[in-house]
Amino acid sequence: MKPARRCRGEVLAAEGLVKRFRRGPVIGPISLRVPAGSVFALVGPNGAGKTTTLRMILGIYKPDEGRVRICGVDPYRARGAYGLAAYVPEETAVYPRLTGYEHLWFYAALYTGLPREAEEIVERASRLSELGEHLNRPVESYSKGMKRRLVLALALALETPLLVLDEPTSGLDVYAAVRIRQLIRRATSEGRAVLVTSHNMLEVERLADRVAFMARGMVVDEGEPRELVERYGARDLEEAFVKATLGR
Ligand SMILES: Nc1ncnc2c1ncn2[C@@H]1O[C@H](COP(=O)(O)OP(=O)(O)OP(=O)(O)O)[C@@H](O)[C@H]1O
Repeated sequence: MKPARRCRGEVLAAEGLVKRFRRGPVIGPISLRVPAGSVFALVGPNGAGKTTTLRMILGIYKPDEGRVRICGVDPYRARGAYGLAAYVPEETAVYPRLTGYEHLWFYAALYTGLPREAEEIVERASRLSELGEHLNRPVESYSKGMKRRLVLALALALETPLLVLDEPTSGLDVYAAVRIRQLIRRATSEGRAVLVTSHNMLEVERLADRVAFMARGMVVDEGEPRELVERYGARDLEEAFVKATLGR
């Protein structure tokens, strides 16, 4: 396994990213910077371009314009953000018949190719997941929140400098969402940078150090949550978002 890189200061720098879909909209230009130890949230309605932005950042899509650097590395040229970023997509992809442990082993072994390092990852992920005895049960018996915890714990256990989380708490109950947010905070307290998308403004207001409002493929405004609320003379971030994106 390549050792997970550590980088201080700016973990993610994206400048002027543009994606032009042949039969679809233009997304961008999008610029954002995420320092170590902080959470950056992309918020916007369905179809605003959040997932496309994440994919350009992760090197899954080649941007038509602009550049991405994760710890100084271009993830597209490096053929993916391997060792630099862990990505948890919105849909939790788990094999239902595998137990939680087997799931962790499967991915850890794929990631490292080395049994000893895989073992360390599985151990860390098991601890972080707090799933205890449930790890011996098939994943199909888990609740949505437990599945999300399993996948997020695995992403954290890889110890990459950047975590990219697409709507990590969507569809979860209050308790499950609180546990997920605790895991995210843990990652930042260890110096990781987190890029997250969310539709939950209250969550973003509490969790994010910086927020970008996205609409129609563009970043309409960006700042600290409190700064944005003040800028739009709003009561909260939700109202600021509506004012910024709809002008009312
Ligand atoms: N492969 C593709 N080809 C053509 N158009 C695409 C493609 N992928 C996404 N789009 C379009 O780009 C726009 C942005 O999509 P994207 O999935 O990035 O939005 P999103 O903000 O993540 O939405 P959601 O909140 O629903 O997940 C949408 O209009 C979508 O239809």
